[in-house]
Amino acid sequence: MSRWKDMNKDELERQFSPSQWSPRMSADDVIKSHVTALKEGTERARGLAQTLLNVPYGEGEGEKLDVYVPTTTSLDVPLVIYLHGGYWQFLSKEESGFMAVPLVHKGVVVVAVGYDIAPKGNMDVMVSQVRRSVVSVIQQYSHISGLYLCGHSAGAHLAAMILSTDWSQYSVTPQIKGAFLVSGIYDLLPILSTYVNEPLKMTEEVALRNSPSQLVPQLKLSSSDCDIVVAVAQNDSPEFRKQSEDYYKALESTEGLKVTLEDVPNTDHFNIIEQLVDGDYHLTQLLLKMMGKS
Ligand SMILES: N[C@@H](CC(=O)c1ccccc1NC=O)C(=O)O
Repeated sequence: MSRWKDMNKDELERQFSPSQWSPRMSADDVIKSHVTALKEGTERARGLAQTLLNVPYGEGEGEKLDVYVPTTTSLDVPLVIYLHGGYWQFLSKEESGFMAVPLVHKGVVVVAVGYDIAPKGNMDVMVSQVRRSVVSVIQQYSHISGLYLCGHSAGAHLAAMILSTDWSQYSVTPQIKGAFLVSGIYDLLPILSTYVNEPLKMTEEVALRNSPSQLVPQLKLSSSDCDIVVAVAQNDSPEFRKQSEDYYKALESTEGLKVTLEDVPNTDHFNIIEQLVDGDYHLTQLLLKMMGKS
């Protein structure tokens, strides 16, 4: 039983317009404030942490990542790769280092990955890019104590696609210890007929092959030892909440996976991730705990 199939275009577009569901501000203001928060947080992180900016992970102009490095003498150094959101058509790595301050402070390396958003990139390209970014990171940072993923919104979709990769076509098989999937979309079919798909131009076939909900058996094969947190905002739209609940249920019914659903109170689609600038925020604490760094 899926509700989205019974919705008209207006209702479907409202469900997939996260900015219309924030109880804090108007739709325009919540997006402006989101971009400002991410930019300011990233500037702060670049000022406080040692950085390696624009490290290539492929040949393409957009295939670059930023590394935020802790000053630590510890041998136990986990690394978290952050995949930004923005409906595969907004944002970039330039405002995606915001969560680095509390993590770097605890001795964690943070990598913010850039990828070619639409219309330059399409869904297949973006998925291929983020997969290759992971391979490049483990080749360059072979001494880390564990590899973790964190993605927000469209970035949570890309993180789930990384977990669902058949690595036999790649030069290495990454062992991902944990993944934080925050307010993500895991079934792309409902957005096909909405404004979200205008720059993406996905066909049904493209949407199906890039839907993590269709790839749960592959995830089980590739990421069976991974701790997965599916986090969703209390004030995400009902359809966004359903995306997380359904994906969580699909993973949970798969034997052997460690999956938890975090329904984060008093958050909306935007501040659920913005608050990762704060070391005391529930999800920051949970991420640190997952990495053994709390
Ligand atoms: N039309 C979308 C726009 C959106 O999701 C968005 C826009 C700018 C930057 C980030 C966004 N979304 C998630 O990160 C909305 O209604 O929120």
